[in-house]
Amino acid sequence: MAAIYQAVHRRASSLFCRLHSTYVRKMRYLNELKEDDSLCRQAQTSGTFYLFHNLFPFLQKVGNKYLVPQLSAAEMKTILEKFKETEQWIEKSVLIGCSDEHVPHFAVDLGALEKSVIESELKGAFTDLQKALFIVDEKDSSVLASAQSLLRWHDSHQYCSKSGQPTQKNVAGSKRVCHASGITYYPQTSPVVITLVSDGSRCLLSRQPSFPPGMFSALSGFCDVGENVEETVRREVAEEVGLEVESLRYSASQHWPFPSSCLMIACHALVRAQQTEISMNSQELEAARWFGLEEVVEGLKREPRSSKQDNGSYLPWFPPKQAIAHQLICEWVEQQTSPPA
Ligand SMILES: NC(=O)c1ccc[n+]([C@@H]2O[C@H](COP(=O)([O-])OP(=O)(O)OC[C@H]3O[C@@H](n4cnc5c(N)ncnc54)[C@H](O)[C@@H]3O)[C@@H](O)[C@H]2O)c1
Ligand SMILES: [Mg+2]
Repeated sequence: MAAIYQAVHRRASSLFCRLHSTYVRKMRYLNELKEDDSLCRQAQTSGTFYLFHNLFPFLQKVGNKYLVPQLSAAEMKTILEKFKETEQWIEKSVLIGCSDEHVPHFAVDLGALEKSVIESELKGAFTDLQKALFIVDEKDSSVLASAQSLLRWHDSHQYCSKSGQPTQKNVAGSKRVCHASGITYYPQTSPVVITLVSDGSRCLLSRQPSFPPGMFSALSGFCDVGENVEETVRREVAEEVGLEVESLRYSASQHWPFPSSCLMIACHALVRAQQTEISMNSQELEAARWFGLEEVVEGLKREPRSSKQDNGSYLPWFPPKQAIAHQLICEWVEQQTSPPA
């Protein structure tokens, strides 16, 4: 028995080491590419490329699946020769990751070129990210989200905010430098808290005017400069629904590309069961109310399409599984339905 246990343990440890060293080697390689322009320029010749057009990712529909094709450098050259632009595009590409075998992945925005020519040549379509994220595989959606955020950042940081002079990107696109002021700019992401407030037996969900009809979500808000996560949660809950948070618990985080790169920090918060009267801030929210367990469970099952009623009103439904709000709501349901430890 002991021998079997030891053999299983040895096998598990060696697997762990192998996995770990693959991951570590991959991260070290990506870091080298970010730091070493000539190594990264060389890597572009053997890398693969994700295409964007004015920040819309390129998708191909195969059967009923939406795929995100990666083009080789040679395929890119063939396409771009049609526009006599073979050199310029590679300068604009940004590094977004690599395979376990160290094949680097880049993203490039071909917004200056005629969209329809590329689409008919490659048999696909540049698709709004707001739609693309929800129809591709989970792994692809996180690649598209971070690639778009990085491309967007480069597009909007072409000039130094101190000298007004053009900034130059490094080959990987992990920074931009202004040679006049000496300032180095790094890609930005904004921290945002998303909080599912509960009074112990109900949870609080709200609607912003921009949400699709019928969708309710957890409260969210950007962190102010100088705040920690706890302070942002307390302030946002007070500002948006007039309640005081008594305790809170971190759940998970997620990169979110809308409106531009955000780091969503998801928390559960409790308010006192005796102080649950909502005072909604109608400048930010259109609706905010308490939901019981049964209504939340029903809402999770509901499709946006089936939420419209005959009288024109909508039954509540919640964000899809790709959004961290969905995870918070599922965790709350689980907590309500599992017996206390
Ligand atoms: N992934 C998810 O599950 C999920 C769920 C809800 C919200 N979100 C995201 O969280 C973001 C923020 O939520 P919110 O709209 O409730 O925030 P919010 O309550 O802070 O209100 C938005 C307002 O904050 C101001 N603001 C302050 N800092 C800002 C910054 N860095 N960028 C843009 N505006 C800033 C602007 O005036 C803006 O109109 C939304 O854009 C949304 O995309 C994601
Ligand atoms: Mg908000």
